[in-house]
Amino acid sequence: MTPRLELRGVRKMYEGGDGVLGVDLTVMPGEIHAIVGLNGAGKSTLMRLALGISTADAGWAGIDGVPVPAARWDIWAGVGHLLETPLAYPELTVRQNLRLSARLHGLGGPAADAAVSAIIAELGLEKYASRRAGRLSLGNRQRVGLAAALQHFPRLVVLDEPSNALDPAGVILLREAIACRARAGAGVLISSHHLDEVSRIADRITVINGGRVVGELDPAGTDIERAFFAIVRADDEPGSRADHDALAPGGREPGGRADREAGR
Ligand SMILES: Nc1ncnc2c1ncn2[C@@H]1O[C@H](COP(=O)(O)OP(=O)(O)OP(=O)(O)O)[C@@H](O)[C@H]1O
Repeated sequence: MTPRLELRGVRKMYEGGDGVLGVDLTVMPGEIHAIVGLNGAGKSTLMRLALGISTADAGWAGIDGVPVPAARWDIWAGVGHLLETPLAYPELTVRQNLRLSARLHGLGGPAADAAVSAIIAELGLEKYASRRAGRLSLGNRQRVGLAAALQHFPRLVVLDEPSNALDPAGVILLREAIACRARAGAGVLISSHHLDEVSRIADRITVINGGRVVGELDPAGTDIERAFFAIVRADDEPGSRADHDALAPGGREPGGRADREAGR
């Protein structure tokens, strides 16, 4: 089966030595694959590389088997993403913004209208449908960004910390909406700092540290937080692979961060 998303040896080094240092990762059809890591671990960079927003220094990235740099409109129409701040035209209403996004993802007029109405109901945006996007609260702006990413039932969904600013009701609606897209065959790549939340939804959880894949967490595991810090701490320890790389010119500062984050 062709992965919805495949990254092979993907590398992006910023000035100063941070970035993504050779990552392999796949997201299969129907799979929800979460990436977790400390601040600055490289999650957003990885997502930008997957979406062709940033160009890799080395490695290969493909969507449905098509190399990202060669992907054309039909591939991008089947992708839904939300990275960082949700984009919306402030002077347009929620419904108008969503309709525009649906059209840009290839839905014809009637199909776009139907998709917009459906996602407004699905993400609890009925009350705000006629409100200008610029007047929304932070959480509702996030809901609109998620609606734009999910309404066209993409084949690949990429969401960077999607539960940011959402209230508990929004988190539940989001979880159900993501699961629904996966059941429909989408591959979902999601990043989050909320380990409990991730363990509820993900089929696979990959731990990123210092720009590398350093381990996996069992979504059904009992103490996922402890397991997470154990993996990151082991990677940060002197003598670990990360430490060797840090000694190279331009390498990153060695370890100790997991302990600080864990308050140990
Ligand atoms: N444009 C850039 N130029 C230089 N360094 C950058 C740039 N973008 C990111 N970095 C650095 O690359 C590393 C990875 O950043 P990235 O945003 O991918 O991390 P992240 O895991 O998404 O973090 P967070 O959880 O805080 O969102 C960080 O050390 C960051 O400071």
